[in-house]
Amino acid sequence: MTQDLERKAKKVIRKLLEHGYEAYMVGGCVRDKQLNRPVKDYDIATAAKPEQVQQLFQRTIPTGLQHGTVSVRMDDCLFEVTTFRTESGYEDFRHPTEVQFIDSLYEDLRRRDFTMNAMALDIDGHLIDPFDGVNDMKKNLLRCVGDANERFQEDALRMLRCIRFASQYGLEIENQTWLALLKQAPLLEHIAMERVRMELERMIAEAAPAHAVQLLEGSRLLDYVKQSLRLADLNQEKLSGDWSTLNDPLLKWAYLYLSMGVSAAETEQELRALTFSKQQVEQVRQVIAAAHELSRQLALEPNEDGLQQAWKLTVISYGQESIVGLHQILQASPGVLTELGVADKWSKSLITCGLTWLKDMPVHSLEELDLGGRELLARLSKPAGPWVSKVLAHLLRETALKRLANESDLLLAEAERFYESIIQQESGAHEHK
Ligand SMILES: Nc1ccn([C@@H]2O[C@H](COP(=O)(O)OP(=O)(O)OP(=O)(O)O)[C@@H](O)[C@H]2O)c(=O)n1
Repeated sequence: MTQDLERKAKKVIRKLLEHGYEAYMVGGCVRDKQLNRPVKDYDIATAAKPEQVQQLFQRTIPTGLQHGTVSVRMDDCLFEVTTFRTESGYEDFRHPTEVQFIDSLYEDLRRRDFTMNAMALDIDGHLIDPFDGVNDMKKNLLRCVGDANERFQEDALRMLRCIRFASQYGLEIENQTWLALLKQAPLLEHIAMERVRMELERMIAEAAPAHAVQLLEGSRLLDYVKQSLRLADLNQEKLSGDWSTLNDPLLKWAYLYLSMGVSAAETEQELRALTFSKQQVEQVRQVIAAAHELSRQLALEPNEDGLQQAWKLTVISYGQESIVGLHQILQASPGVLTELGVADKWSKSLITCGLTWLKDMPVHSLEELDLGGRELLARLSKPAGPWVSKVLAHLLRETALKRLANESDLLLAEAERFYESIIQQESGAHEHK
């Protein structure tokens, strides 16, 4: 797949060369090839101006003409072809505020972020590495090209990229680069939260998120982003267990907020500020709300039976997906609920028995009840009202806890009894008034 992609990228380069324009593979693809890592996409830098690229290729998309980028479709693949450029002032590396096209590959590479990202490959596979990127990679060093202060001033997001690359590739940040990062950190306030989120998402999703957290904590970068974040308080020492093994990245996010004891509502607010999608926010929020519910229920009856009951009640309130997620988090980090007041011995029992208890439940949600709302209304022949959902919630609870069999006739009898008690309670409350 990668080879095929590379072959097509070379076709693009060859065509540019045939028409007299210098062209190279640049950026992440060169770095990843040197490291024998899979290459996701091949970016091409060329001396051809955007309109010349457009003339040369049949199928192009003007991705960012003013910044010199044209996407070229070669066979079934898209390649970003960018004219050599220098820039002053960046909103984004891809969207610098002022662009000056130039003739030299060297000048183009000179303005890139890190030495390992400032290399190029020509069509014959010769490496152009003017800033010693390969050497730095051999030494496991992440270093800015030239003056690190200038590189971070050009685009403050590069500071988060620095942490992301260091954790993703297991690199040490070179001293001058680190000092510049500490100095320029306040510039992060100019960066859109969406871009911040994209970097954080990648840091957390990667295999070594603990390293990223350690660097975030050490640099205090998150103190400076546009909106204040609880995430800035992440404390490495509190993150116990091997949470990097959680396979769903969103569970890693839930884990982080749980470990800080942040409420579901506050987490929701923060993830929204970070521009996560509604669906992502909801998935994380549910897991956190489930954990809080579990701890609240357990506090009412803090013994083995109470634990099992609390677990099952949490299932019916927050669904199986959330509880399975919570179970995975517990497995990865058994101490994660300490901030919520759940003692370690209960967490251990949940890790051992949680999934068995889940399987053991005859019903997990209203859909599994042998009596639906419509049937309940028809068979009780009472006028519809808020009592319907109260009765159904009661039936679900009783069947989930195995105090009632999931059979429609039995459910109906219990529904009738419970309905009467609601009515009595309501009329009692009425008389009281
Ligand atoms: N703020 C930025 C962003 C990007 N780049 C340059 O643009 C290249 C491509 O950027 P991007 O596609 O964002 O990242 P990759 O380096 O390809 O790595 P990854 O895909 O893993 O993010 C980088 O290698 C780097 O040379 C930069 O100098 N400064």
